[in-house]
Amino acid sequence: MSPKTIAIIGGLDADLVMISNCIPNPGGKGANSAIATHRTCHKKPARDEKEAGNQELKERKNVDKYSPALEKAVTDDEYEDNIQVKMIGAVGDDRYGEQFIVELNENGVDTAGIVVVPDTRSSICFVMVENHTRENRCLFTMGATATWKKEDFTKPEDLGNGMRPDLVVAQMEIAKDIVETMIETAGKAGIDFCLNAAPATPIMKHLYRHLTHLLVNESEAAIMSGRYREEVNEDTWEIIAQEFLSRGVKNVAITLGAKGAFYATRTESGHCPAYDVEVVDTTGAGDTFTGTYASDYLRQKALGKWDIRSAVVRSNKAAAIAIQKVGALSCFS
Ligand SMILES: OC[C@H]1O[C@H](O)[C@H](O)[C@@H]1O
Repeated sequence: MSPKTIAIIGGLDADLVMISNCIPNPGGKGANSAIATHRTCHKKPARDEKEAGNQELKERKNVDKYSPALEKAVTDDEYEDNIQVKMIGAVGDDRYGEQFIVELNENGVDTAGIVVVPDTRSSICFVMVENHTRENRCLFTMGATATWKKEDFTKPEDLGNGMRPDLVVAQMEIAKDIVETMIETAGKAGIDFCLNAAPATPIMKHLYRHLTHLLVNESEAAIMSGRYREEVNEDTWEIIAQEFLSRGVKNVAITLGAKGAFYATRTESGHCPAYDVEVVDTTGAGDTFTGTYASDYLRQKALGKWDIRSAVVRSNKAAAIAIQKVGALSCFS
Protein backbone atom coordinates (compact mmCIF):
# COMPACT_ATOMS: atom_id res chain seq x y z
CA MET A 1 0.00 0.00 0.00
CA SER A 2 1.48 3.39 -0.94
CA PRO A 3 1.63 5.91 1.95
CA LYS A 4 -1.70 7.50 2.80
CA THR A 5 -2.56 10.29 5.21
CA ILE A 6 -5.67 10.99 7.23
CA ALA A 7 -5.92 14.53 8.65
CA ILE A 8 -8.18 14.97 11.64
CA ILE A 9 -9.20 18.59 12.03
CA GLY A 10 -10.99 19.15 15.27
CA GLY A 11 -11.22 20.14 18.89
CA LEU A 12 -8.90 19.18 21.70
CA ASP A 13 -10.79 19.70 24.95
CA ALA A 14 -9.79 19.03 28.53
CA ASP A 15 -12.77 17.05 29.85
CA LEU A 16 -13.82 17.60 33.45
CA VAL A 17 -15.73 14.38 34.09
CA MET A 18 -18.12 15.01 36.94
CA ILE A 19 -18.95 11.46 37.99
CA SER A 20 -15.28 10.73 38.53
CA ASN A 21 -12.93 12.50 40.90
CA CYS A 22 -12.93 15.48 38.53
CA ILE A 23 -9.44 14.83 37.25
CA PRO A 24 -9.25 16.61 33.88
CA ASN A 25 -8.74 14.09 31.10
CA PRO A 26 -7.66 14.96 27.60
CA GLY A 27 -10.63 14.58 25.26
CA GLY A 28 -12.40 16.52 22.54
CA LYS A 29 -14.00 14.98 19.53
CA GLY A 30 -10.96 15.67 17.35
CA ALA A 31 -8.41 14.18 19.73
CA ASN A 32 -10.61 11.18 20.52
CA SER A 33 -11.20 10.47 16.83
CA ALA A 34 -7.53 10.89 15.97
CA ILE A 35 -6.45 8.36 18.57
CA ALA A 36 -9.17 5.91 17.55
CA THR A 37 -8.12 6.29 13.92
CA HIS A 38 -4.51 5.53 14.69
CA ARG A 39 -5.26 2.67 17.04
CA THR A 40 -7.43 0.92 14.49
CA CYS A 41 -4.86 0.89 11.71
CA HIS A 42 -1.57 0.42 13.57
CA LYS A 43 0.01 -1.90 16.04
CA LYS A 44 1.39 -0.51 19.25
CA PRO A 45 4.16 1.95 18.29
CA ALA A 46 7.73 0.88 19.04
CA ARG A 47 9.18 2.61 22.08
CA ASP A 48 11.78 4.44 19.96
CA GLU A 49 9.12 5.64 17.58
CA LYS A 50 6.98 6.90 20.43
CA GLU A 51 9.85 8.78 21.93
CA ALA A 52 11.04 10.43 18.74
CA GLY A 53 10.46 14.15 18.91
CA ASN A 54 8.61 13.92 22.20
CA GLN A 55 10.76 14.95 25.12
CA GLU A 56 7.97 14.56 27.65
CA LEU A 57 7.67 10.87 26.92
CA LYS A 58 11.20 10.23 28.06
CA GLU A 59 10.08 11.10 31.57
CA ARG A 60 7.31 8.56 31.34
CA LYS A 61 9.35 5.58 30.15
CA ASN A 62 7.58 3.02 32.26
CA VAL A 63 4.12 4.04 31.18
CA ASP A 64 2.62 1.78 28.57
CA LYS A 65 -0.64 3.28 27.40
CA TYR A 66 -1.57 0.38 25.20
CA SER A 67 -3.82 -2.51 25.99
CA PRO A 68 -4.71 -5.03 23.30
CA ALA A 69 -8.44 -4.65 23.94
CA LEU A 70 -9.31 -2.33 21.09
CA GLU A 71 -6.99 -4.03 18.64
CA LYS A 72 -8.56 -7.41 19.36
CA ALA A 73 -11.99 -5.90 19.04
CA VAL A 74 -11.55 -4.36 15.65
CA THR A 75 -9.58 -6.90 13.70
CA ASP A 76 -8.97 -10.60 13.50
CA ASP A 77 -5.92 -10.09 11.33
CA GLU A 78 -2.41 -8.90 11.89
CA TYR A 79 -2.41 -5.39 10.53
CA GLU A 80 -0.19 -2.39 10.09
CA ASP A 81 -1.54 0.07 7.57
CA ASN A 82 0.61 2.68 5.94
CA ILE A 83 -1.63 5.45 7.23
CA GLN A 84 -0.30 8.49 9.02
CA VAL A 85 -2.76 10.22 11.33
CA LYS A 86 -2.28 13.97 11.72
CA MET A 87 -4.08 16.07 14.29
CA ILE A 88 -4.83 19.64 13.20
CA GLY A 89 -6.02 21.78 16.08
CA ALA A 90 -5.23 24.48 18.60
CA VAL A 91 -4.43 24.32 22.32
CA GLY A 92 -3.61 27.00 24.86
CA ASP A 93 -0.21 27.51 26.41
CA ASP A 94 -1.34 25.78 29.59
CA ARG A 95 -0.80 22.37 31.12
CA TYR A 96 -3.79 20.92 29.28
CA GLY A 97 -2.18 21.92 26.00
CA GLU A 98 1.02 20.12 26.97
CA GLN A 99 -0.98 17.08 28.04
CA PHE A 100 -2.64 16.87 24.64
CA ILE A 101 0.65 16.82 22.78
CA VAL A 102 1.96 14.07 25.07
CA GLU A 103 -1.21 11.97 24.92
CA LEU A 104 -1.55 12.17 21.15
CA ASN A 105 2.15 11.47 20.57
CA GLU A 106 1.98 8.48 22.88
CA ASN A 107 -0.82 7.17 20.75
CA GLY A 108 1.09 7.56 17.50
CA VAL A 109 -0.68 10.68 16.22
CA ASP A 110 1.41 13.32 14.43
CA THR A 111 0.97 16.53 16.45
CA ALA A 112 2.97 18.92 14.24
CA GLY A 113 -0.32 20.48 13.10
CA ILE A 114 -1.37 21.49 16.61
CA VAL A 115 -0.87 25.20 17.18
CA VAL A 116 -0.09 26.33 20.73
CA VAL A 117 -1.79 29.72 21.01
CA PRO A 118 0.06 32.12 23.34
CA ASP A 119 -1.78 33.69 26.28
CA THR A 120 -4.81 31.52 25.63
CA ARG A 121 -6.46 28.68 27.53
CA SER A 122 -7.13 25.27 26.04
CA SER A 123 -10.79 24.51 25.37
CA ILE A 124 -12.60 22.99 28.33
CA CYS A 125 -15.50 20.58 28.28
CA PHE A 126 -17.64 19.62 31.28
CA VAL A 127 -18.88 16.11 30.63
CA MET A 128 -21.97 15.07 32.58
CA VAL A 129 -22.77 11.37 32.68
CA GLU A 130 -26.23 10.37 33.87
CA ASN A 131 -25.87 7.62 36.43
CA HIS A 132 -28.95 5.70 35.41
CA THR A 133 -28.47 5.60 31.61
CA ARG A 134 -24.75 6.42 31.37
CA GLU A 135 -25.68 8.82 28.57
CA ASN A 136 -23.59 11.99 28.50
CA ARG A 137 -24.02 15.68 27.86
CA CYS A 138 -21.13 18.05 27.16
CA LEU A 139 -20.86 21.71 28.19
CA PHE A 140 -18.11 23.16 26.09
CA THR A 141 -16.19 26.41 26.43
CA MET A 142 -14.21 27.51 23.39
CA GLY A 143 -10.65 28.37 24.27
CA ALA A 144 -7.81 28.09 21.78
CA THR A 145 -10.10 26.44 19.23
CA ALA A 146 -11.93 29.77 18.89
CA THR A 147 -8.82 31.33 17.35
CA TRP A 148 -9.34 29.46 14.08
CA LYS A 149 -10.50 31.46 11.06
CA LYS A 150 -12.01 30.48 7.71
CA GLU A 151 -8.83 31.75 6.05
CA ASP A 152 -6.89 28.99 7.80
CA PHE A 153 -8.56 26.35 5.59
CA THR A 154 -8.81 27.74 2.07
CA LYS A 155 -6.08 25.64 0.42
CA PRO A 156 -5.94 21.82 0.16
CA GLU A 157 -2.59 21.80 2.01
CA ASP A 158 -4.22 23.71 4.89
CA LEU A 159 -6.27 20.58 5.55
CA GLY A 160 -3.17 18.45 6.17
CA ASN A 161 -0.72 20.82 7.85
CA GLY A 162 1.20 21.63 4.68
CA MET A 163 0.30 18.56 2.64
CA ARG A 164 -2.81 17.38 0.85
CA PRO A 165 -4.43 14.61 2.94
CA ASP A 166 -6.19 11.59 1.49
CA LEU A 167 -9.09 11.94 3.90
CA VAL A 168 -10.23 14.74 6.19
CA VAL A 169 -12.22 13.89 9.31
CA ALA A 170 -13.93 16.84 11.01
CA GLN A 171 -16.50 17.44 13.70
CA MET A 172 -18.49 20.57 14.53
CA GLU A 173 -16.97 21.83 17.77
CA ILE A 174 -15.89 24.96 15.91
CA ALA A 175 -17.75 27.72 14.12
CA LYS A 176 -19.98 26.38 11.36
CA ASP A 177 -18.58 28.67 8.67
CA ILE A 178 -15.10 27.29 9.31
CA VAL A 179 -16.31 23.71 8.88
CA GLU A 180 -18.13 24.81 5.72
CA THR A 181 -14.90 26.32 4.37
CA MET A 182 -13.03 23.05 5.04
CA ILE A 183 -15.74 21.07 3.23
CA GLU A 184 -15.67 23.41 0.26
CA THR A 185 -11.87 23.38 0.05
CA ALA A 186 -11.76 19.58 0.22
CA GLY A 187 -14.61 19.21 -2.26
CA LYS A 188 -13.04 21.49 -4.86
CA ALA A 189 -9.72 19.63 -4.52
CA GLY A 190 -11.35 16.18 -4.73
CA ILE A 191 -10.27 15.22 -1.20
CA ASP A 192 -12.49 12.72 0.62
CA PHE A 193 -14.29 14.33 3.56
CA CYS A 194 -15.86 12.57 6.55
CA LEU A 195 -18.10 14.88 8.59
CA ASN A 196 -19.08 13.68 12.03
CA ALA A 197 -21.72 16.37 12.55
CA ALA A 198 -21.28 16.59 16.31
CA PRO A 199 -22.49 18.78 17.89
CA ALA A 200 -24.83 19.27 14.96
CA THR A 201 -25.61 22.52 13.17
CA PRO A 202 -27.20 22.47 9.72
CA ILE A 203 -24.73 23.32 6.97
CA MET A 204 -25.41 24.97 3.63
CA LYS A 205 -27.29 22.50 1.44
CA HIS A 206 -24.97 22.81 -1.57
CA LEU A 207 -22.04 21.53 0.51
CA TYR A 208 -23.50 18.08 1.12
CA ARG A 209 -22.33 16.97 -2.31
CA HIS A 210 -18.74 17.33 -1.09
CA LEU A 211 -19.28 14.91 1.81
CA THR A 212 -17.92 11.44 1.13
CA HIS A 213 -19.22 10.36 4.53
CA LEU A 214 -21.77 11.84 6.93
CA LEU A 215 -21.79 10.27 10.40
CA VAL A 216 -24.52 11.36 12.82
CA ASN A 217 -26.32 10.03 15.85
CA GLU A 218 -30.10 10.24 16.03
CA SER A 219 -30.22 13.73 17.61
CA GLU A 220 -27.74 15.02 15.06
CA ALA A 221 -29.70 13.36 12.24
CA ALA A 222 -32.78 15.26 13.47
CA ILE A 223 -30.98 18.62 13.45
CA MET A 224 -29.23 18.09 10.12
CA SER A 225 -32.45 16.97 8.44
CA GLY A 226 -34.68 19.64 10.04
CA ARG A 227 -36.76 17.29 12.18
CA TYR A 228 -37.75 16.97 15.82
CA ARG A 229 -35.78 14.33 17.72
CA GLU A 230 -38.94 12.25 18.19
CA GLU A 231 -39.31 11.98 14.43
CA VAL A 232 -36.09 9.97 14.15
CA ASN A 233 -36.88 6.31 14.72
CA GLU A 234 -36.77 2.90 13.09
CA ASP A 235 -39.41 4.00 10.57
CA THR A 236 -37.46 7.06 9.44
CA TRP A 237 -33.74 6.07 9.51
CA GLU A 238 -33.92 5.02 5.86
CA ILE A 239 -35.94 8.09 4.81
CA ILE A 240 -33.53 10.48 6.52
CA ALA A 241 -30.46 8.71 5.11
CA GLN A 242 -31.99 8.89 1.64
CA GLU A 243 -32.53 12.63 2.09
CA PHE A 244 -28.83 13.11 2.86
CA LEU A 245 -27.92 10.95 -0.15
CA SER A 246 -30.20 13.02 -2.38
CA ARG A 247 -28.37 16.15 -1.21
CA GLY A 248 -25.19 14.54 -2.58
CA VAL A 249 -23.62 12.70 0.37
CA LYS A 250 -22.02 9.44 -0.79
CA ASN A 251 -22.20 7.40 2.42
CA VAL A 252 -24.37 7.91 5.49
CA ALA A 253 -24.12 6.23 8.88
CA ILE A 254 -26.58 6.97 11.69
CA THR A 255 -25.35 5.68 15.03
CA LEU A 256 -28.16 4.50 17.28
CA GLY A 257 -26.57 3.84 20.67
CA ALA A 258 -27.83 0.54 22.09
CA LYS A 259 -29.66 -0.12 18.82
CA GLY A 260 -26.45 -0.19 16.76
CA ALA A 261 -26.12 1.76 13.52
CA PHE A 262 -27.93 2.28 10.23
CA TYR A 263 -26.01 2.87 7.01
CA ALA A 264 -26.90 3.80 3.46
CA THR A 265 -25.28 4.46 0.11
CA ARG A 266 -26.89 4.87 -3.32
CA THR A 267 -26.79 1.10 -3.82
CA GLU A 268 -27.37 -0.42 -0.39
CA SER A 269 -28.65 0.23 3.09
CA GLY A 270 -29.01 -1.76 6.26
CA HIS A 271 -28.92 -2.01 10.02
CA CYS A 272 -26.07 -3.40 12.17
CA PRO A 273 -27.02 -4.30 15.75
CA ALA A 274 -24.91 -3.06 18.66
CA TYR A 275 -22.68 -5.36 20.70
CA ASP A 276 -24.25 -6.30 24.00
CA VAL A 277 -21.86 -4.93 26.64
CA GLU A 278 -22.16 -3.29 30.03
CA VAL A 279 -22.39 0.47 29.48
CA VAL A 280 -20.30 2.50 31.92
CA ASP A 281 -19.84 5.80 30.07
CA THR A 282 -20.97 6.63 26.53
CA THR A 283 -18.59 9.61 26.26
CA GLY A 284 -16.37 9.25 23.20
CA ALA A 285 -18.34 6.37 21.66
CA GLY A 286 -19.19 8.42 18.58
CA ASP A 287 -15.58 9.58 18.24
CA THR A 288 -14.35 6.00 18.45
CA PHE A 289 -16.90 4.98 15.82
CA THR A 290 -15.73 7.84 13.60
CA GLY A 291 -12.02 7.08 13.95
CA THR A 292 -12.51 3.38 13.28
CA TYR A 293 -14.73 4.08 10.28
CA ALA A 294 -12.15 6.52 8.88
CA SER A 295 -9.24 4.10 9.12
CA ASP A 296 -11.36 1.32 7.67
CA TYR A 297 -12.41 3.46 4.72
CA LEU A 298 -8.85 4.39 3.81
CA ARG A 299 -7.62 0.83 4.29
CA GLN A 300 -10.35 -0.53 2.03
CA LYS A 301 -9.82 2.23 -0.53
CA ALA A 302 -6.14 1.35 -0.77
CA LEU A 303 -7.21 -2.21 -1.57
CA GLY A 304 -9.57 -0.91 -4.26
CA LYS A 305 -12.80 -1.79 -2.47
CA TRP A 306 -15.48 -0.27 -0.27
CA ASP A 307 -17.87 -2.29 1.87
CA ILE A 308 -19.64 0.18 4.15
CA ARG A 309 -21.32 -2.56 6.16
CA SER A 310 -18.04 -4.12 7.27
CA ALA A 311 -16.74 -0.66 8.24
CA VAL A 312 -19.86 -0.04 10.33
CA VAL A 313 -19.63 -3.45 12.01
CA ARG A 314 -15.99 -2.80 12.92
CA SER A 315 -16.80 0.71 14.17
CA ASN A 316 -19.65 -0.65 16.30
CA LYS A 317 -17.20 -3.10 17.88
CA ALA A 318 -14.73 -0.37 18.72
CA ALA A 319 -17.50 1.83 20.17
CA ALA A 320 -18.63 -1.09 22.32
CA ILE A 321 -15.14 -1.24 23.84
CA ALA A 322 -15.14 2.52 24.40
CA ILE A 323 -18.33 2.57 26.48
CA GLN A 324 -17.14 -0.01 28.99
CA LYS A 325 -14.90 2.43 30.86
CA VAL A 326 -15.28 5.94 32.28
CA GLY A 327 -13.70 8.65 30.15
CA ALA A 328 -13.49 9.42 26.46
CA LEU A 329 -9.99 8.02 25.97
CA SER A 330 -9.81 5.40 28.69
CA CYS A 331 -10.52 2.55 26.26
CA PHE A 332 -7.11 3.22 24.79
CA SER A 333 -5.17 2.81 27.97
O1 LIG B 1 -17.50 13.15 22.13
C1 LIG B 1 -16.97 13.26 23.43
C2 LIG B 1 -16.18 14.51 23.53
O2 LIG B 1 -17.04 15.60 23.30
C3 LIG B 1 -16.55 16.72 23.95
O3 LIG B 1 -15.81 17.40 23.01
C4 LIG B 1 -15.68 16.22 25.09
O4 LIG B 1 -14.45 16.84 25.07
C5 LIG B 1 -15.59 14.72 24.90
O5 LIG B 1 -14.28 14.21 24.99
